[in-house]
Amino acid sequence: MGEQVQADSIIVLDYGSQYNQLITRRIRDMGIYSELLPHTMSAQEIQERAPKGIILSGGPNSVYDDKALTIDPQIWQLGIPILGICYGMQLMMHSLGGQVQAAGAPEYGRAQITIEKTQNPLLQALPARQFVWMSHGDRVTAIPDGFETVAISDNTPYAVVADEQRQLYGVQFHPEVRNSDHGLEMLHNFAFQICGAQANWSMKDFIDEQIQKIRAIVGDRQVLLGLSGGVDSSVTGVLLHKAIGSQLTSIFVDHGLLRKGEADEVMASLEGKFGLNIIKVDAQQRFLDKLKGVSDPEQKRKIIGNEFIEVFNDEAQKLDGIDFLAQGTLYTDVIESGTNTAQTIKSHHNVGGLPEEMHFTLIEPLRTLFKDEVRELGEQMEMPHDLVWRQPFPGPGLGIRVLGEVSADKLQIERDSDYILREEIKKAGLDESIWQYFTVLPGMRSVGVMGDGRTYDYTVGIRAVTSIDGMTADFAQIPWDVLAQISTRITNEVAHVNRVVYDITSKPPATIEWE
Ligand SMILES: Nc1ncnc2c1ncn2[C@@H]1O[C@H](COP(=O)(O)OP(=O)(O)OP(=O)(O)O)[C@@H](O)[C@H]1O
Ligand SMILES: O=c1[nH]c(=O)c2[nH+]cn([C@@H]3O[C@H](COP(=O)(O)O)[C@@H](O)[C@H]3O)c2[nH]1
Ligand SMILES: NC(=O)CC[C@H](N)C(=O)O
Ligand SMILES: [Mg+2]
Repeated sequence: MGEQVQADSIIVLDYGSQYNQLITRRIRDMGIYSELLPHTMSAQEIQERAPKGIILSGGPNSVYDDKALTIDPQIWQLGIPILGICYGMQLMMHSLGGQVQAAGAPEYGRAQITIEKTQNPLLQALPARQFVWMSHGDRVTAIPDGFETVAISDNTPYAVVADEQRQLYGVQFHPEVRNSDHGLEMLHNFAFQICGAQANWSMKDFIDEQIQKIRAIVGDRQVLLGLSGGVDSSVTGVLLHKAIGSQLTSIFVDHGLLRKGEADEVMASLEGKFGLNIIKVDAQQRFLDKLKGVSDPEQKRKIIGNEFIEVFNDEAQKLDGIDFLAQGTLYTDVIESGTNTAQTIKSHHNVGGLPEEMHFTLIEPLRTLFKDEVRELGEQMEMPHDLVWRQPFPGPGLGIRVLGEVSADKLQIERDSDYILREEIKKAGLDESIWQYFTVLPGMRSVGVMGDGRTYDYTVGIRAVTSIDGMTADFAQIPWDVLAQISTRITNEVAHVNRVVYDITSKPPATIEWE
């Protein structure tokens, strides 16, 4: 192989923030390689990687807790620029001789900062007063020798601190979230001005690195891929095919929880394409049997996750000698399923819903990425536009859109109403601007009047959101006339529905799916 030029990198040490991968992707978006690493990395291990800079993430701990996550103090001496964010800043202050205490009042949300040292490289050329996003209950009350205050806020005299000599910087707020007006520029200043990194990494490098990695792990063995027809598993499939060619077999499971027409459409769009060899498994009855009598969402998710693996096991046995299971798992699935430090919001079937014991070793090349990065990857690999921009559809499918216990009758109502919604959204030309749109069947009934007769029938909910990465979302502002048409068609064409409602909540506080 020819000489390899190593891309510049900035590493992020993980202290458990919900936003930690958001930091890495902001850096990657600037064309600098970034990855999240455990906070237990030693100074020596870091030095071996030779990053241009280090970012310490936020986290739920307080530095003075018994179990607070710490840092190898040698890291301060490496001479590599360091940016501490929230907990990361507090840790820097605490560890170098400053002081951190519980603040009188916690501060969550927007806050205004005032820059006192406008020449500081981190905040250079940024407005003297600006809004940032805070989320903390502790605050710095004294800074170590060598540090100075760069910006203040009403709540803290130490909103931004710096020791330019040692290249150590701390911010109490979260520059990585979009709600911090100039946060991205601060990260940009840190990466380019302070760390002197160069933008010499791209998604293309990600593809090449993953291909090398997959080859090294798999060798001449066989891989089974869970292929749903969605963006994530299709991109995973194309990547795997590039890496290991015919050692890959894809399994598409029809679990009876797919949308109207979906099984045929998926097979038509993928079979024989991109060199993929696909086996379609009809597993409708097994999933429905397992879900009988179960109404708790988490339990349903786990049953579905387990049953997927059972199906993969059965297929693997028929094929003989399969060691690996590949899935199109993304970072959203991982963080929402809960990690050592992050809470479980919902168990995604492919992560939190997996059985405790599995015969397979998992291969998940997209595990650190967000949906919009995966789409970029798909475009890089010249996959068809419609596939790359297909709206996400969760693995547990209609199983989590029929709320409570799932039955064949309810699935029929859900399927038919969802089909009408999809048709009308497409007809109105909104299918590319709305990130995800579907109906839900809450299982509640209400009174209606149809043809002068009383009805007591189901309500269908419409959920439609705009989003970039699925981590946060807004309800989509569908024009009234389109909503009216959808409502009329659903009540007229779907038996046992006499009411249609529109979900007008964002995420947070709601989530995109109802279960
Ligand atoms: N019906 C299915 N058959 C086989 N594997 C599936 C199925 N549904 C989901 N999976 C597996 O679970 C993973 C996670 O599902 P998820 O819905 O997040 O991704 P996707 O379907 O690939 O993409 P999208 O988010 O666009 O729907 C998939 O990438 C795939 O590996
Ligand atoms: O493959 C998946 N398995 C799951 O178990 C799962 N749960 C939610 N989703 C999808 O993830 C995104 C965020 O969803 P929520 O806001 O509902 O948590 C949305 O796009 C959801 O459709 C899932 N995808
Ligand atoms: N978001 C954070 O990093 C919070 C840090 C710390 N737990 C605090 O409450 O101040
Ligand atoms: Mg899917």
